[in-house]
Amino acid sequence: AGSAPVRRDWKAVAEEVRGEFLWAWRNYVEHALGADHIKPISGGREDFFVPGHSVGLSAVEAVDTLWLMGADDEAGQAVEWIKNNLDFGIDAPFQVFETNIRMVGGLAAAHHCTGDPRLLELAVDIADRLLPAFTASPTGLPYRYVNLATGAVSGPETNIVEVGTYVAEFGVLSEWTGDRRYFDVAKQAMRVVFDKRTELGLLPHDIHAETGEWRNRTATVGPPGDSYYEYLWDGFVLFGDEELRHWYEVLTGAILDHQAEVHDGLLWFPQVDAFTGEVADRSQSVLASFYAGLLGESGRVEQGRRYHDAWNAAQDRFGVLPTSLDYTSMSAPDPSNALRPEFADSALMLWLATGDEIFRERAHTHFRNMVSASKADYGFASLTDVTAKPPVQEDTCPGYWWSEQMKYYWLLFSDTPRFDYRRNYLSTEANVLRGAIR
Ligand SMILES: O=C1NC[C@H](CO)[C@@H](O)[C@@H]1O
Ligand SMILES: [Ca+2]
Repeated sequence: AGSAPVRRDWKAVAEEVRGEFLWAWRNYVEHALGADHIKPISGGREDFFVPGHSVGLSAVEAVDTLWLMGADDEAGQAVEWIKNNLDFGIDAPFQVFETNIRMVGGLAAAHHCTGDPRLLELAVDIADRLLPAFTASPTGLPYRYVNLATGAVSGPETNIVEVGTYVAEFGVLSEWTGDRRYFDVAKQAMRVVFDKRTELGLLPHDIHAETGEWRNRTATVGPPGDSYYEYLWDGFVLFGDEELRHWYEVLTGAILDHQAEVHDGLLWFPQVDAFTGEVADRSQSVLASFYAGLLGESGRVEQGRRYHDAWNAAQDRFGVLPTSLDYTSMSAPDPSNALRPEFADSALMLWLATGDEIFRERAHTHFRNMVSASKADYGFASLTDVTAKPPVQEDTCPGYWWSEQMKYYWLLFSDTPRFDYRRNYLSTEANVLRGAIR
């Protein structure tokens, strides 16, 4: 008989995840509190949005993760810093998409978990400063940048991710405040994109906010296409919006008809020409691996499982997934990895959808390999070359590390009583906007 499946002590693994996270948090507090990023090799500080204007990004991203881990003192430290220091009256252009998923989402999740009303006020404050990007646009497609102090907008050359990834964060603000403006501008931008789909039902990814014209021909489930599709489904899950679900079903049907390809028995999603369906290129961004989870949670479990199987073959090959993969040769055109969380994201989504232990095992490997490759003196480091022995570290830790993979591992392994495993919602930045149990 084959060997019995490993009955792993998941709670012990969860405690390791928590231990690593709190170790990293204590280093951030000691060396870089208030900085957007800690520099994990040197212990230095780094700005993310605008040089010279850190807004405490890593602290904002960490609050809900700390809270879900039951680390109430540490969550209190983060909230204390935010309430005493965070001020968005900054005379500089901020990227609307990144500010939304990280700051609006992070503050909204912190409010959802802790109940602190000041955190909701701050989420509304920053969302109000982003609104001019939508209202100043002749098409309703938001500009890429807005000056948080003056409301001046810039950057009409945009893409479907940066015009279409707002409805989750903006929608809960509308739900929690009663002000429909946020949901309405977020959904309207998604409608404009959907109405421009090609005859094949596919979407190119680059678009002009002032003319509404497509600026490229290829369609992708990776960046900058990915979270547009994700948020169509999410708008249905969160708010029961049947129109968003219809748009999701139409586009997903076209993607599965035209963008799916089996190579060496593995399912991949190459970039294709949105007007002809012709395969344009077979590289896969590691960010596209989130799509396995989206397929799984939206009723396409078989395809989701098969796409995760493909990425798991790549994880078996590389240990830590490279930023981009050429699946025809299983080579890494870009061997870096900026601590990308998507493989763990889809492992959690597929585990929630199927209960299949294989997804916990895969996320466990992802965690182990991240610790062995990225742990540095003061935190966890991005990598410039996952194929080197040992991998080459870079002196930076992205804000999403504090919100994403460590939370995915914790939720997968801990069975925490602070999370409703049946009715919940995590944003594309893993911000918990539904399902916190206080
Ligand atoms: O949606 C996103 N895209 C890029 C980051 C993670 O790779 C993160 O900000 C988020 O998950
Ligand atoms: Ca994401």
